[in-house]
Order: sequence, then structure tokens, then C-alpha cells
Amino acid sequence: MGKGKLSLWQEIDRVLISREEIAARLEDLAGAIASELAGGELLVIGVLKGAVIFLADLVRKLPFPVEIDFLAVSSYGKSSVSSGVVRITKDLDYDITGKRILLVEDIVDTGLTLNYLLGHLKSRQPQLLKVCVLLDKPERRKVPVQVDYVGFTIPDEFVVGYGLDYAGRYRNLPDICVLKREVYQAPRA
Ligand SMILES: O=P(O)(O)OC[C@H]1O[C@H](OP(=O)(O)OP(=O)(O)O)[C@H](O)[C@@H]1O
Ligand code: HPA
Ligand SMILES: [Mg+2]
Repeated sequence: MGKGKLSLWQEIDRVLISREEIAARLEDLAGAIASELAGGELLVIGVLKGAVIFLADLVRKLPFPVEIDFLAVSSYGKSSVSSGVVRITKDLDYDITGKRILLVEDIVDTGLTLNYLLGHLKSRQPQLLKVCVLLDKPERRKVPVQVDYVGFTIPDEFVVGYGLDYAGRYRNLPDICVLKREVYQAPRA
């Protein structure tokens, strides 16, 4: 890290959602998903990279077999603000036409990413398409989006950990933490 920048863990303000709270909520989410989606094949699609840790924990709590695939998109890059341009950097391996799909995301913020992805997936005509997000930040929404299962609704703060990054960092934090505003907001001139 460059001179003058805060060193790694000093960029974190506080824990917003602890690993214990995440684990408890995942039990509820898995229960709701199981009661609605058991009894047929299910393909769980994770959105790289942020959803990896959430998906890995969630699927292990589902009491029936699922298949897994991944899509990669990028809109935030090294910033805390969405570029507004969503780009698919890795498409699915599976053909999803006629399949039952659960799309898993770490966070819905402006909604631009999810809105784009839902359009992309629906154009391939799956039989069923449900959406599960760990975090919902409704104050920042720019486009309305379909979300069927939500882990936590959070305030308008930039969060990292449990898969979520800031400029590629902090995905491996076990708790969901708030990043200090001074880290991502330029000081006023
Ligand atoms: O609702 P939005 O404002 O579109 O923001 C949500 C999206 O932004 C993040 O992805 P990012 O582009 O940072 O890629 P990453 O998952 O690799 O971190 C996050 O993982 C969501 O996919
Ligand atoms: O708060 C956030 N943290 C990390 N990535 C994000 N992408 C959208 N919002 C966020
Ligand atoms: Mg990111």
C-alpha cells in the first residue's frame, strides 16, 4: 500500500453485521428457499466475485442437491461508485433455457447490475428465475428490481467483507464492515 494511505485494517470503521448474525440469517434464508424451491432441479447462479462466499455458505445449508454456475460482471471496478455500465466478463457455462434458476448476489445497491443481469437471464427463457441477495441498500436504488429473498437491509454506507470489496480489498473479512468515509470520499477542496 502506498505511502500516506491508511494501512489495511485501519480503513475499517466498524462491524455492521457479525459473522454470527450472518450465519443465523443464512439458516432463515435457506429455510425459505428450501420450502419454496425444493422438489425440482435447481441451478444456483452466483455473480462473481462478490457473491462467492455467500453462495458457498448458502448452498451448504440447502437440504437438496443443486447445481452451481457463475457469471462475472463488473461495474464498480476500483471505485465506490458504480460506473453505470455493466459488463459481463464471464458468461454462464450452462444453457439455462427451461431451467429453474436461483440468482445469488452479495448486494443490490443502485440496482443497475441486477437489472441488467435479470434482463440477460430472462432473454434465455428459464422456467423460473428467483433472486436472493445478502444485502439490500434501498436508499441508493436507481432502478426498481425484483428481489425474492433478502438477508439484511442496510443503510447507505459502503460495506466490505464476506465477499464484498473496496478496490479488490477486504473480501476475506469474515464480518460485514463499514469502510471509513475518508477512504472513499475525496476531501473537499
Ligand atoms: O446495485 P449496484 O449499484 O449495481 O451494485 C451491486 C453490484 O456491485 C458489486 O459488484 P462489482 O461490480 O463491484 O464486482 P465484484 O462483485 O467483483 O466486486 C456487487 O457485487 C454487485 O454485483
Ligand atoms: O457497499 C458496497 N460495498 C461493496 N461493493 C458494493 N457494490 C455496491 N455497493 C457496494
Ligand atoms: Mg466490487
